[in-house]
Amino acid sequence: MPKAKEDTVKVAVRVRPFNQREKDRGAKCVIEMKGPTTYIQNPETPNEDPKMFGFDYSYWSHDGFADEDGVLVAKNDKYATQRKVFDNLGQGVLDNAFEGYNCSLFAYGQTGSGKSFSMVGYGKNRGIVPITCDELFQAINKSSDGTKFEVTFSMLEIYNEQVRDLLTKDNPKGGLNVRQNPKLGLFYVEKLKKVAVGSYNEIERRMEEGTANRTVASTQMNATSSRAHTVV
Ligand SMILES: Nc1ncnc2c1ncn2[C@@H]1O[C@H](COP(=O)(O)OP(=O)(O)OP(=O)(O)O)[C@@H](O)[C@H]1O
Repeated sequence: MPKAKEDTVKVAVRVRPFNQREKDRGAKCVIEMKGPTTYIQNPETPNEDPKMFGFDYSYWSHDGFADEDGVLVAKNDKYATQRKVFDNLGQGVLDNAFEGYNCSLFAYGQTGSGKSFSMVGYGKNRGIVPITCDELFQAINKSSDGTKFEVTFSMLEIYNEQVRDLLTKDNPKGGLNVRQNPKLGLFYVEKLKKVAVGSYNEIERRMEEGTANRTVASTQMNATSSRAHTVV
């Protein structure tokens, strides 16, 4: 039976820097963060108290950073780096996975809000998934008690309500089926390709392969507005 842990859902929010469009419009930041609490001030009612929201973590990445050769580094304690986000969220997932628990990371937000940056990252600013994979193999390589590990990789996207395998160019019309194992209760995607990976670099290569097969990547030139969600 898959193990379950109680009280293990962690919720974090992160504020990204303004993009060029927001800067050009003279956008004003209405978010403040203190510790794990996020405050939102309605600019139309500046005399009212801001709305307060409690999370496990509130990450301020809006300002307070410098770009050092492509890496965003903190100029003050308030700024949350990619490493800080991994230490708080990714490390626990990795630890629980080693203990045999099933773990998931899920990013939610409107387009351009920073999901990919936090989860996967761009360039040298690696996000939670690559750092987790890297640390996973470091831990495996350090293990000396004879434990055997098997690491497999799958990547899919849900696009227009259909599940597509991103490790193949041959998806069936109508997409793959999502099934539930009647004994274990686990949900799985039938016929989803699972490949064995032996190092972080292999995962990186597979992720690149999967990303190239994304519907959004291949339809960007048609300026599609449809959304796709990728699961690694
Ligand atoms: N914490 C951050 N620090 C610096 N830049 C960021 C941060 N988060 C996001 N960005 C930048 O904002 C832009 C949009 O982020 P990203 O692509 O991650 O959004 P998204 O939510 O994944 O969008 P979509 O749903 O359209 O795929 C990118 O240029 C990214 O580099």
